[in-house]
Amino acid sequence: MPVASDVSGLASDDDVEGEGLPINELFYSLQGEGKLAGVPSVFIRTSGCNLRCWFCDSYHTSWEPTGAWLSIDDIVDEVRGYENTDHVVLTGGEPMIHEQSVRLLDELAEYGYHTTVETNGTVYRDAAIDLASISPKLSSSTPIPTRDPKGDGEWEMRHEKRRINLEALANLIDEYDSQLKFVVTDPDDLSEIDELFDQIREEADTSVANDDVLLMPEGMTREELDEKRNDVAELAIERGYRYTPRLHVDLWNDEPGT
Ligand SMILES: C[S@@+](CC[C@H](N)C(=O)[O-])C[C@H]1O[C@@H](n2cnc3c(N)ncnc32)[C@H](O)[C@@H]1O
Ligand SMILES: Nc1nc2[nH]cc(C(=O)O)c2c(=O)[nH]1
Ligand code: SF4
Ligand SMILES: [Mg+2]
Repeated sequence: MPVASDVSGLASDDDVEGEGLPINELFYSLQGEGKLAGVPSVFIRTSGCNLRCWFCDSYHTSWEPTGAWLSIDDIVDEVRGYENTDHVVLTGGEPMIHEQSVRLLDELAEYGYHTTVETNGTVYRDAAIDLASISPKLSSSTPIPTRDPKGDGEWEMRHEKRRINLEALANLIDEYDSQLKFVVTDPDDLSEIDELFDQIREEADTSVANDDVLLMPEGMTREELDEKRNDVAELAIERGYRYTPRLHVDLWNDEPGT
């Protein structure tokens, strides 16, 4: 269900509460990333984000948010229409900026779905989450003027100030099964990942193992991934971290709804 109308209010960065949730797209595919890669799943993509990664592969949920407001009941009905899976992935944009995501997750849990939430880890909410798939954003994600897909670095400071919330990260890890999935743009990112991992381990009560840390190559297209995936795989081997492909990009490149 691709939808593409303006979502009024979402061009601002903070949560906007309406009836239900602003949905950018809802589709059925294979989970492409992380520990559940390969699992047939229904994807619900909310619109709106509190960050602006320069490389965001979901531009129409962050830099120019579009979508349609759907009621929670309508979203659940659409999900139930895909009969071959009991896995749902709630993503965005940033799904955790929306209070109504909690209601949606509760409803999905009532129907027995396994829920993965793809989140940047800046907002904690108490919800029916089976796997918190946390992708903390490194300094290399910041939209500096020379790497701004829309303006001239207007988001640089706000993004920089918000991108790490150690308390929210620790809460997510303590309350849910989780994985930490880092987008690697350059080998220089690794020292920052190591450092952040140490800080997270200090802040969280739950122990986090090296193989809960996943390195994912940055790339929206197959060609971009071709340039990076082997280097990132080598870095994972070197550190004892896990590597995750972007299976959907390998399979379908940058086709929408995959
Ligand atoms: C679009 S985000 C939505 C969820 C949440 N806002 C987040 O960033 O985790 C979904 C996933 O795609 C990753 N991602 C976005 N753009 C990417 C790119 N160009 N290359 C690799 N991963 C990317 C994010 O890090 C995140 O793991
Ligand atoms: N197939 C597929 N798997 C994914 N895993 C996480 C995704 C996301 O955008 O959050 C994603 C996505 O967009 N497509
Ligand atoms: S946090 Fe996620 S949705 Fe937001 S800009 Fe970054 S990659 Fe895109
Ligand atoms: Mg994606």
